[in-house]
Amino acid sequence: MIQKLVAPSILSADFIRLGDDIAMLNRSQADYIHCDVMDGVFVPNISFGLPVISQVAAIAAKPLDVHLMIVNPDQYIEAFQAAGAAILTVHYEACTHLHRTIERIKAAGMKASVCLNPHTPVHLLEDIIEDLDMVLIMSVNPGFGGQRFIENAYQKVKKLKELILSKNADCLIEVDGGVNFETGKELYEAGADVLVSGSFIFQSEDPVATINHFKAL
Ligand SMILES: O=C(CO)[C@H](O)[C@H](O)COP(=O)(O)O
Repeated sequence: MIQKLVAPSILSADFIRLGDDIAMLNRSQADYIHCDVMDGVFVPNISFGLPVISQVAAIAAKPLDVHLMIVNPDQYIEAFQAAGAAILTVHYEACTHLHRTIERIKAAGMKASVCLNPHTPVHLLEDIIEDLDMVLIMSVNPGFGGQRFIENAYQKVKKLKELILSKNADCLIEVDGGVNFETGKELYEAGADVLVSGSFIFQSEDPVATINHFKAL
């Protein structure tokens, strides 16, 4: 069943008025608030970290969907739970012992999710898919908002959907990067459950209407 969930990325929010933007997301039909944590090592950009996440959590009426673009994510699992993350995504490429990392995220009380960079094939998740609550397919190279959508994401979503169905796994598919109404519609049709969108939502004239329209694609 297609769920058509939407997770606006606050990477494109107005950080001077972040509280107003969170209030706007609370009023909208957004399902999650997507928080991109970047360390300047795993990706060539630095965004925000634990203090911002905990302040956002204090006023957010939606679950925080935290995407860690950092090396050594294991070091911070419990800290992100304490800060208010409901879903924690780690990168496949950043985890040496992925199974252990996933178990620790769940033991800390969060939903566990793994992200694949554009070059990382879906089949690498074959032996762990049943343990995952969500897989995040990157449709841009991570690090920056406002980049152009990489078309191979459609095929990856379809392959991932097949893998999930073949294992009867209870796992959502999320896609992040260059998502607008056009790419979003095609992604939902390919099998995506959750769309992350940053610049398209926050640069639109009416972000609440834009978010709500995703649900009607
Ligand atoms: O993870 C990210 C970048 O690494 C962002 O969430 C993503 O790129 C969304 O931004 P946009 O919708 O503007 O492409």
